[in-house]
Amino acid sequence: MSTLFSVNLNKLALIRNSRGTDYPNLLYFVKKLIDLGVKGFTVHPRPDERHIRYQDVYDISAFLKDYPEIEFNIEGNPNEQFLKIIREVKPHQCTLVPDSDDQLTSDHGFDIITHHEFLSTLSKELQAFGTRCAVFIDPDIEQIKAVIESDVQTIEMYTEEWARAYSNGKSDDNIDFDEVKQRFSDCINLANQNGIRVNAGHDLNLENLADLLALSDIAEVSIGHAFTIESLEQGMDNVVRQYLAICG
Ligand SMILES: CC(=O)[C@@H](O)[C@H](O)COP(=O)(O)O
Ligand SMILES: NCC(=O)COP(=O)(O)O
Repeated sequence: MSTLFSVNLNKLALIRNSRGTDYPNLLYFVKKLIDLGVKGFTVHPRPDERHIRYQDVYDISAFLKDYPEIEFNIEGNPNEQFLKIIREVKPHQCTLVPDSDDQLTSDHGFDIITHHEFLSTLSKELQAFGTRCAVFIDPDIEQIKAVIESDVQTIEMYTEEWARAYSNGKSDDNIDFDEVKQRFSDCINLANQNGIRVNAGHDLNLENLADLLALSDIAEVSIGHAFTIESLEQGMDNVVRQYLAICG
């Protein structure tokens, strides 16, 4: 199974916002990345608009109308402001992430057990107008079991623990990489066996991605932080080519 490589544009927007101009222009990079073969984009507008601004969401959505084959994935905490945009833009995919406004970055998934009704209802609403609804969750088998009992049909596996174990597990005695690997494999396989689409994201990079995809079927990965740094190091064309090859 091939995996959709979705480029998260947050960090390009962060660089843009640091000078108060429109350089780098996000749509320039969206077009450049499409020409390089990228088939998906992810943005995570946060209430403080530290990187992706709400206007960027509308601008990118309008630009991608000419590219119906390109997936647009909008991530965020499902507060009323966020949901207003989703209901207007109706992207291919919306990923619900339980971040508080002041979080440095995303650092936990939803507790499907506690928020079963809310997430099921919202998932059905979005799917009814054609937006695939993914829910950001931790690699916890009990959460997967709760997803199976809910109306949530797509999850995004939070992969920070994978990335940390992959980079430190071989040297850090406090991290049991084999346990992490088995848990991720069990979670992804149980979801797949029950018809749940599995996306993945957070801290994925050129080093740790292939072994994650080897565990089981992952439909989509969204990568932004490492992608931006790797592009500075190796050139964006070269990095995109490597990610597309890993994703198959
Ligand atoms: C949900 C997730 O893990 C990332 O998609 C998130 O978008 C990262 O946000 P920052 O780019 O603000 O760290
Ligand atoms: N959902 C993960 C994402 O979009 C990007 O996360 P990261 O690669 O910036 O850590």
